[in-house]
Amino acid sequence: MNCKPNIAIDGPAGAGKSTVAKLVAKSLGYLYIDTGAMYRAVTLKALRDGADLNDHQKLGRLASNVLISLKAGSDGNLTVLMDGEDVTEEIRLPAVSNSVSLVAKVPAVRRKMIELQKEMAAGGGVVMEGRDIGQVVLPDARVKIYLTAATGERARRRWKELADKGINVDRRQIEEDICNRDFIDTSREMDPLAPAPDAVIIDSTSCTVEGVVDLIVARITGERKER
Ligand SMILES: Nc1ncnc2c1ncn2[C@@H]1O[C@H](COP(=O)(O)OP(=O)(O)O)[C@@H](O)[C@H]1O
Ligand SMILES: Nc1ccn([C@@H]2O[C@H](COP(=O)(O)OP(=O)(O)O)[C@@H](O)[C@H]2O)c(=O)n1
Repeated sequence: MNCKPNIAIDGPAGAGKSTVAKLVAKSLGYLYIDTGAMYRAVTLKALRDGADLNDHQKLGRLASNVLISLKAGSDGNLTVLMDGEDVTEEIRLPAVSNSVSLVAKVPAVRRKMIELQKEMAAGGGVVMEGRDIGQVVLPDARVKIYLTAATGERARRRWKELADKGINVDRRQIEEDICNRDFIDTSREMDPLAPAPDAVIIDSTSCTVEGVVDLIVARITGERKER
């Protein structure tokens, strides 16, 4: 029986969840799970199939049939496979980012993804990041973090991340897209984005990645020390 607890990290786009969760998992020897990548993979499948993103029945069927797997590399980075195809890079493209929230708000899609995510964490020792982890997927997580940052800073980070990959998108457009996605994620009926009541809220606007990681690791190990 794996007695390692699970860690939940939630927050809006560009707050630094994936970057931080990966490093916390590496530091603790835990498994890192990027739940957003799963919704992105479903979205990519829907876009390729030319599905109507308002056809919730079609999206629910698609989510139930698509095979998604996350494979952790020795460097802690995840390879995302969709029906056996490596879509790690493609799911991060603006076309997917601009549609994923419409797909992720569909109840049948959420139910299927949450079922898979709960299975992934059943053995413990997982750092899972997303939007609804602390409230819905892992309500019994040992430590829940809600990571956020000022909208402008989140847009700057996302803009730089894409530019570093040679993808040049107008920064104002990025900020508008992030605001749109934040609105959909926070206003949807099922599992809206919000901090769990027992989450530790960290604003990383003026923090370094290392500073945030240290805060979280101390919170986890400190928790163990206090017991
Ligand atoms: N505290 C920080 N300061 C500066 N840049 C950051 C910080 N945290 C993350 N980043 C950078 O911001 C970009 C988005 O981070 P990411 O982890 O993908 O955010 P999220 O998963 O919350 O959308 C990445 O390029 C990452 O390196
Ligand atoms: N647990 C999760 C994770 C992501 N999502 C949805 O998937 C989208 C993409 O998630 P992501 O974590 O890859 O996005 P970023 O925060 O990395 O930009 C989010 O905007 C949500 O709409 C969700 O609904 N629930």
